[in-house]
Amino acid sequence: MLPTPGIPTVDLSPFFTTGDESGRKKAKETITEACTDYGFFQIVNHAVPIHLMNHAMDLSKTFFSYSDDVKRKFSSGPDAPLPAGYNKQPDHSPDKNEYLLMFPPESSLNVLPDDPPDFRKTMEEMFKYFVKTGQILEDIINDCLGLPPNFLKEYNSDRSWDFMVTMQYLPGTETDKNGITEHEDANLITIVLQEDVGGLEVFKNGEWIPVIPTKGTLVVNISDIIQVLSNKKFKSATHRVVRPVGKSRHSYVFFYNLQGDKWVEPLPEFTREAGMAAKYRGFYYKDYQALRLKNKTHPPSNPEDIITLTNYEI
Ligand SMILES: O=C(O)CCC(=O)C(=O)O
Ligand SMILES: [Fe+2]
Repeated sequence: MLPTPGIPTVDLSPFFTTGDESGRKKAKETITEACTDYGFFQIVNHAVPIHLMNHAMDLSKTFFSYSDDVKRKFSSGPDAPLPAGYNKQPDHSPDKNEYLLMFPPESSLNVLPDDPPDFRKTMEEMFKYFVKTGQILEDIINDCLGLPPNFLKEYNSDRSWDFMVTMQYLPGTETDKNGITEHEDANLITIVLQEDVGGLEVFKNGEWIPVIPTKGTLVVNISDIIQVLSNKKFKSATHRVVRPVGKSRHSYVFFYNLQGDKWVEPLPEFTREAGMAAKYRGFYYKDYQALRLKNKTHPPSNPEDIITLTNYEI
């Protein structure tokens, strides 16, 4: 299938070699434009091997085909900072999906299944490759924003807060297709691998655009922390999942994240030095992440009580 019209696809290969300065420049121009307007794009020639992505998708489908009793054996206790292992959205949630959440492979918080064989090892490999892609993207975004070299890398040097979810969405029906309600992600950068059936939609210039899955392509969403640091120069992508009618859907979503005790506020480059007022008040990331998680685990009955970045707007 051809890539979705209107959503730029960026070739990351110039960033894996030296010498292709014009390739890097072109990629950065495309990314800057996309992030300034709506905050998402697609990537090819990233770090994640295609055969690994295919294998990971097959194993995920097998795991989710098991009974709830089997899947629930891999759920974490209440102490984890995020619900590690297997979880299903509560019945009253408008989001109809179940997922397996993992922290970095070495984390003691992980509860990963040993069945199907190879699943755990494959998820760990996916995780490591996603980290690599995330680091390259972070470096590119650092340059696109005109920040001092390695600024974001040094600000965001603790990789223990990254997490990945493997998801299954139930088949949509004519009357209920919601998989994930429209939202922006709370972290720094999100990388999505979706199954061929599609379903991911992104909001661009006032329109919902379905992202057509293309072999080997990953979708990148700029998330809230970049929007705050850049004082809204780069936008956190608004997106949702619409469940395809009659077909279940699988995806891998990698959240390149930030250490909880980091203070987040618009950087001087985009406020004082640019003669602009700050658009957000500052916060500790762990407080924001906790509030955002509460939206999911204890959805407020009044949608206006859902916490998003707008609660921090000045
Ligand atoms: O499953 C997907 O394609 C995207 C999921 C998503 O947006 C999220 O988990 O925040
Ligand atoms: Fe999301």
